[in-house]
Amino acid sequence: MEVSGPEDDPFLSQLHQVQCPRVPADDACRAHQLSAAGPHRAGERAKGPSPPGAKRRRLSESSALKQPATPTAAESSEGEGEEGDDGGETERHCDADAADTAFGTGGGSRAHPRALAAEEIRQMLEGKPLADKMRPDTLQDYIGQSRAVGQETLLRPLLETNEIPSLILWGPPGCGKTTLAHIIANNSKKHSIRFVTLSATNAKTNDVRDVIKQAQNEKSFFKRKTILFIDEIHRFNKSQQDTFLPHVECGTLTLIGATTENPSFQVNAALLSRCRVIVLEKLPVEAMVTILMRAINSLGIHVLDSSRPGDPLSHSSNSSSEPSVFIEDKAVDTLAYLSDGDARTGLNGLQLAVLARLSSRKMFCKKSGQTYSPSRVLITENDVKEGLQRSHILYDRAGEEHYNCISALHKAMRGSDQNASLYWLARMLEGGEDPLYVARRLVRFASEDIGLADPSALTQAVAAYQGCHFIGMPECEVLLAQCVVYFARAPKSIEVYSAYNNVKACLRNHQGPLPPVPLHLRNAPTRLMKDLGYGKGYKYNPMYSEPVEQEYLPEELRGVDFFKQRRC
Ligand SMILES: Nc1ncnc2c1ncn2[C@@H]1O[C@H](COP(=O)(O)OP(=O)(O)OP(=O)(O)O)[C@@H](O)[C@H]1O
Repeated sequence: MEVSGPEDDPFLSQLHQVQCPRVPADDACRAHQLSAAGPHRAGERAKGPSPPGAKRRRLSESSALKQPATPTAAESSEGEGEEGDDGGETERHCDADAADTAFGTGGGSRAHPRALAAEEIRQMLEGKPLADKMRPDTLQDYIGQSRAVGQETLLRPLLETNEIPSLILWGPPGCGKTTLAHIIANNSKKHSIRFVTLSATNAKTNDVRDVIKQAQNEKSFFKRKTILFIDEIHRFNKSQQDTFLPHVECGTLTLIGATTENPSFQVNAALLSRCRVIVLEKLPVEAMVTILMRAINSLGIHVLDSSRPGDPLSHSSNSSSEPSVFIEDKAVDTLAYLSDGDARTGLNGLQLAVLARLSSRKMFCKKSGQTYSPSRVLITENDVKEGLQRSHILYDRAGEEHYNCISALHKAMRGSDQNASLYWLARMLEGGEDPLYVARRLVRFASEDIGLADPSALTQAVAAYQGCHFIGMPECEVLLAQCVVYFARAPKSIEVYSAYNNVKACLRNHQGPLPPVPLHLRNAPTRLMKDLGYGKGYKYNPMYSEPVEQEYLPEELRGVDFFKQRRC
């Protein structure tokens, strides 16, 4: 669903009206590659040491699941970041790479895949997180999000023809923002468009400038477009966002920003007006099941139908002498449900559950002195719950835990318990909570609970908020810790907060029309108003050396003290 975007336009009409900022043509710059110290590339892979040949051979035997990556020569030589950018190298295999090739196939159905041996599955799960390995390369494998990129949307044909406008992808964690950018990167490769990735958590302004310079050179010398993907764009400050604004405007760059934060507050208005905002939603349970099943099928794990009686492990025959792995169907459903629309959480929870179960099988064999393994392994609902807990630190950023923990933090500070305050803060931050969410609550706390007992608390809280905005996690955690301890130790007063609530209650409970503003308190900028008695009898306080007797409330509220009473 698109919630905003340039009127009528499609995106490119403004480009003709804007004079591009100039950067001297510089061949060295063109040759400049985004180095290790600089921006990351989309789909960059960790290169590990080559594994023993035997291991490689075992993995390559699962050829039915293989999907080789074949980048073009130009892409390989430039090294511009897409999946498979190192595909031309012959001796590059490592566990993760070899295992990668086994992923990406297999639909989301619960049909039984070819059974793989437990050891094979364990090897496939080692290395990169399962969520990364399962990242789809094509829109066909991109599940859910039909309101944003479905067949009926305006964006879909643009994505399919690679006419990509500047976009802000806004949605909760793990819903597919980076994945959509990755799919666009994949398509761009086919259309000779450069795709460069920066993460706002660690990119510096100079990195942005480098990307811009290179984009300008590519455009002027090779007529080649550049798409710049900025993950967590909300973490860029205003001046960083300003750096690329004119280049987006003149078409040197197509910007794709991803954010979990409301872009109306976190992205410069000028930049926002040049981008389409695509709202991605939490993945529904059915979509989660499809995504999990795609992984389960790719791993060659069997799903057991719990409605069928008998010993589930004796149902399936396995031609291999190696054991094979099964998962209860209700475990899949539970995982889909508990992941709360976050596919990364679901996939990584699945990975931990399978790995934990496979390792405990080995331990069992060692302890019992058996020289053989139990022939079958079953992943149960409890296993996935444990897997989820470990990968998610029992913290659900979007659900109840989010509100429970912030409430506990608020109450601990109110109760002046500095230890508990720090504990709840760390629980949230370690669980992946947005530091700005916590900082906003601290701003509120400063006035609600400390108030005029220490007015500088509000300054502290606003400073902590801004500091978090500037530097982001993990550096900003100590700012929040400092502020939380300051608040736990501070004197408390709810005087202003209660008085203001009394005023609100007074307004809400008022029967009939609200009393008029007394004439003497009204301003009288025109003769007519003066003639009507506006401002008449008003005593201008600075003119008096003694306290002035004057009423400031409406007549009917005379004598009310909101600081003493609960209701008027
Ligand atoms: N719509 C989807 N279809 C298929 N797989 C998905 C989808 N969304 C997410 N995934 C899976 O979940 C993983 C994490 O998703 P992704 O990195 O795109 O999330 P994100 O929205 O960018 O999250 P964050 O804000 O935390 O970076 C992907 O690697 C992919 O395996």
